[in-house]
Amino acid sequence: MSAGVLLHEVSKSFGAARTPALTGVTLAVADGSCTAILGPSGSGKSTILRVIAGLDEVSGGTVHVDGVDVAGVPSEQRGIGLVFQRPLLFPHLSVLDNVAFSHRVGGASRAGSRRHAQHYLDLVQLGGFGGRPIQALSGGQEQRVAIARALAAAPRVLLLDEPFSALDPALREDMHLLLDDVRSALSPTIILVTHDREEAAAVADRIAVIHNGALLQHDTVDRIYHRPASTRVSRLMGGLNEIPGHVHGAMHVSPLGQVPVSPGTPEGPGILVIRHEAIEVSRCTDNEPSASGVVGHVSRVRQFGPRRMVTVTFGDGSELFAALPPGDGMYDGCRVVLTLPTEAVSVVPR
Ligand SMILES: Nc1ncnc2c1ncn2[C@@H]1O[C@H](COP(=O)(O)OP(=O)(O)OP(=O)(O)O)[C@@H](O)[C@H]1O
Repeated sequence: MSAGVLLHEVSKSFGAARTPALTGVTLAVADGSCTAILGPSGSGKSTILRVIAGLDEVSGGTVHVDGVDVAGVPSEQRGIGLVFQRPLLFPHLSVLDNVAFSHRVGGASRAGSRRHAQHYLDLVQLGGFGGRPIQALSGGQEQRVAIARALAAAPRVLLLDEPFSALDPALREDMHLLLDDVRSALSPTIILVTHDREEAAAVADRIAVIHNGALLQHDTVDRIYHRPASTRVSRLMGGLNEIPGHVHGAMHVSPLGQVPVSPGTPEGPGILVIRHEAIEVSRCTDNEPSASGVVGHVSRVRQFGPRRMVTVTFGDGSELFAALPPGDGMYDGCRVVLTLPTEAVSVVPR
């Protein structure tokens, strides 16, 4: 049985530290959902997990699990499972007995707790590994065992603190699929700390962006990418395009021209942010201004992993970055028209 988690105005200061680790964090994670906490190093991500788990007490505010204020409730009675970057398995126990541990400590017989553990080992696709010593596992297998061990304790909330960051990219993808399987089978509430926005988008329903101990935005993956609340969120999500201007009548007006924005966008000064992946780039075949987009010159083409990115420069010197369609290599110096889909364009305060 899973449970929702609610942090209300949570702050946390450590000893004499000048700046608090958390300030006024209000975050609601619905029962059975998965939120990824994303932010730069030192922004307070792990501290959020630690106050939920009861490993650190809050300095102010409240934490509710399943509607109950958990102030003063010892960590082991909060119904929370924790998995860290390092699996921290018991080296003297077999794989099966690591997973059986919580049940055994809870009073189950050795045979009963091992039967129970086998179910979770099967779930993480290590059904045949129960008899192995921990030392005979790869890093990815150890992390699977750590997840099985946490799940075997039937937590209402599963907290994952950068659990996959030490794994190579292929193994990480396997672990993302595993989390999907775990969610389908058990529907636990999951809060995952990561500094990898692609991982956050791959596994979570919602992303909570944190910076300097403050929660900047908690929203669906799509909205965090396409409707960031500020330039800071946009940049943390890898956004590259920011054009200052002002909004008038559902149009953002800037040296780029008039760009349609969502109806209801507040009027006045605002910065247009546009996801570079969503911009359509096409060659401009005549010298006329385009009715459907903005026209500029490609000033740079760069390879960015599997895709190429162009820098497009406009008459006033402003620039936009856009991903090129695959295949066509002849863009250097070209005059191009950029189509900016309304779904990928938003305006944030200046
Ligand atoms: N036990 C502690 N004592 C003193 N300061 C602490 C303690 N734990 C965390 N901090 C401080 O609180 C701030 C937030 O730390 P936290 O570990 O939550 O950040 P993080 O976002 O998880 O970072 P990272 O991505 O590097 O793991 C940091 O400035 C850190 O130095």
